[in-house]
Amino acid sequence: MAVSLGLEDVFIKYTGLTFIDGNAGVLRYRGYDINDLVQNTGFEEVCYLMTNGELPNSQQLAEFKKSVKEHYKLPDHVMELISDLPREADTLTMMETAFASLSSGDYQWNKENDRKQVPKILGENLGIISNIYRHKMGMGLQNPDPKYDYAEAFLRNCFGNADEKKISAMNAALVIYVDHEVPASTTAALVASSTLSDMYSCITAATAALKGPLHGGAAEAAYKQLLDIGNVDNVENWFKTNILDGKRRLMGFGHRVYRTYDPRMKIFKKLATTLEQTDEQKKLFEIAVKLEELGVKEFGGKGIYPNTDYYSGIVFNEIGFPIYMFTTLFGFSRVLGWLSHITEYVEEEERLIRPRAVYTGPDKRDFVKIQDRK
Ligand SMILES: CC(=O)SCCNC(=O)CCNC(=O)[C@H](O)C(C)(C)COP(=O)(O)OP(=O)(O)OC[C@H]1O[C@@H](n2cnc3c(N)ncnc32)[C@H](O)[C@@H]1OP(=O)(O)O
Ligand SMILES: O=C([O-])CC(=O)C(=O)O
Repeated sequence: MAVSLGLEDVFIKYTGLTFIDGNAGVLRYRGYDINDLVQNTGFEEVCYLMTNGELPNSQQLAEFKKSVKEHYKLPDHVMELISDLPREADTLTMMETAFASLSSGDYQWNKENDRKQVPKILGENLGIISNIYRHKMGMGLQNPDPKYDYAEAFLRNCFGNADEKKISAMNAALVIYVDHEVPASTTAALVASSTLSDMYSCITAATAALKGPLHGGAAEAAYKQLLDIGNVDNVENWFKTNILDGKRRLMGFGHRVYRTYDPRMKIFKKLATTLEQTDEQKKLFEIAVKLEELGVKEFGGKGIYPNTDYYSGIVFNEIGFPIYMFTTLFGFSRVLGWLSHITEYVEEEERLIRPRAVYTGPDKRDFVKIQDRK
């Protein structure tokens, strides 16, 4: 019996959401190329596209934004819960806890209602992630201001202000991370949804799977590599000692689907240079470029190239976020992708996800009572 370890090349659903050509480095949401979407749309527009199948006209977009803004205010119990969490807890654990606390446990899947939950959950998501940041920074918690659209309201709730370049970069990052077919986190959400669990619990399951360094956690790990290298003159020596001789994985490199450059990585790399860089950020960017060169030279032949998480940390840091927020910012956007996939799955092809395992343990054995065991 053949086992597909890591479910490699196993197709678990049909989808009209996201198309990836891993050999050509192409990514499309509902048929639209990621580059076109990043250049021409904002996060809410892409959320509408994913949720409803078509790009909105101006009136539809205004109504969608309004329905998200109505939910910027978090329920009091979630605010209290976030402020009671230990500040040293990691931000993804905080995200899991906050989403789990919103689950009433009695939600019934329903084709009509499911789509209506999306603006509500997006609004709550903004309150949750910005307040996780505020809590980590020791600031009092506060609800985002519904005067502003998503990316701007988020930055303002975190930093108290937001300039055009940063709002635009935040929007781009949100669009880039919206969806990626069925990675580990989305699969975790799908497994939970296939039991007819509720949407909030599915997000909690997905967030747990996003956390690890082989998936969303790579953004933090990739950035820490740059800090560890410290100077562009150390790149070659660090690469030889740690990656070639030390047999460590180059973080932010490699992907289950892409065998070439991840198209999102190219956008993040460009974004990193459009934002203002401090001397330290300039230095880290230079290190990243040199390391990318060595990594592609060494691993490109095996189809291992930089992925979306390679430069995203640099961009998030230039926007103003510390390392501990990077993966949570990925999740902040991906909540929409998780919701899109679970509603598509439950509404169109719901079937319990329950794979099998090939048993390799001992044959039947006689039971030995505890007093007779050696
Ligand atoms: C947003 C995202 O989630 S993108 C992914 C983010 N994760 C990372 O950046 C972490 C680093 N990358 C990795 O660990 C891997 O590339 C993964 C987990 C992303 C995908 O890996 P898989 O498809 O499971 O491939 P697998 O782990 O089997 O690796 C295949 C081969 O490539 C090598 N390889 C894969 N990634 C890397 C890497 N980053 N550095 C060095 N070698 C690598 C493996 O050592 C293995 O080599 P071998 O065949 O000689 O043993
Ligand atoms: O597709 C994957 O396995 C991981 C990834 O790039 C993502 O989730 O954005």
